Amino acid sequence: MNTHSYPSHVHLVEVGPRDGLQNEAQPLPAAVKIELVQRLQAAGLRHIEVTSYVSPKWVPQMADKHEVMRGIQRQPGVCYAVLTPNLKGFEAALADRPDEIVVFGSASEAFSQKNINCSVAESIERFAPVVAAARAAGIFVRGAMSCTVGCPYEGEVAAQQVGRLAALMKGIGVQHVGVADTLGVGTPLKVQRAFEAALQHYELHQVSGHFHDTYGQALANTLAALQLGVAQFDASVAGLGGCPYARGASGNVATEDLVYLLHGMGIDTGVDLEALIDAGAYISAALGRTSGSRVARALLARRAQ
Ligand SMILES: CC(C)(COP(=O)([O-])OP(=O)([O-])OC[C@H]1O[C@@H](n2cnc3c(N)ncnc32)[C@H](O)[C@@H]1OP(=O)([O-])[O-])[C@@H](O)C(=O)NCCC(=O)NCCSC(=O)C[C@@](C)(O)CC(=O)[O-]
Repeated sequence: MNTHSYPSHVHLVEVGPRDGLQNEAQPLPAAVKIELVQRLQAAGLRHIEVTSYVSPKWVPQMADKHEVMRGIQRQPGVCYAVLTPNLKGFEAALADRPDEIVVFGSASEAFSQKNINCSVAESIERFAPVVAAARAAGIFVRGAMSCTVGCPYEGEVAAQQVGRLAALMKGIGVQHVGVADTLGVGTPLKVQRAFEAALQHYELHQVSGHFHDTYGQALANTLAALQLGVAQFDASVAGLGGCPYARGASGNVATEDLVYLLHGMGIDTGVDLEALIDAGAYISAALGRTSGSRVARALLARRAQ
């Protein structure tokens, strides 16, 4: 007997062009990134994290941010999101007219230091003027909360640390928070506890999940979040991704795998799975590797028969 009532629609945030490509050793031309975004939006994705306005010394893979943002043929109804860690990043992003900016903090102190070179409290001080400026400009502000179940430097992360960060984000006007399992070490009940901590400060429609699949738990963790009523998730086409400051973590849950799960449960996403598989095949070929999506591999093998 099914005792859970699942949402009828899930909103997907495609993070492949940003999270997916920020960790690639081999530089990809901006034209390939632009083509990827075009293919993702053609597949029905309505929310795409395109790039980051971070220091090119820290993340050289995102140095072509202006070229990529300016090269996309925008479709009405698609939200183009970008990461902005500080005012310098936000001001640089403004010229490229993002629909949403993402400030990114960490539930663990050590990861905050490694990733953005400041403590959690200092990060909030940096984000506050960014949030105020974005909201004044009518740009939606999402907050990514890294390391909500585990940290590469500190190990297990307590739910209270997630609650603390969510409260700080709420306090400066962040409108939505993403509960991220940066390392991909989480399991369903731990993930639910992290969400419950975030939900003490945000409403259900203001939280989303971001799961890396290092230990193969991302779909199970998605199901656990769905059972709490969470209806927005990040995913990365072909399972690309990883954070340069979370060594050993694999890519995000593959968008193809997530769409297959959701459609199989009767949950609408608005995404055309076949077109998404083609977008995944395109970027996998550009990177010279097999897709990290099991669903894509299975469906491509079936097509080839
Ligand atoms: C945050 C900073 C910039 C602080 O870096 P910092 O070195 O502490 O910054 P600073 O203010 O001392 O400035 C130092 C230099 O950086 C420049 N600078 C300063 N800010 C910017 C900027 N915005 N854009 C471009 N340049 C910038 C600044 O102008 C200066 O240049 P210099 O005078 O030496 O030539 C740095 O640590 C950084 O860029 N970190 C990148 C972190 C990152 O992109 N991580 C990956 C994304 S987060 C993620 O993947 C996790 C997520 C979201 O997916 C969820 C999850 O899974 O957990």
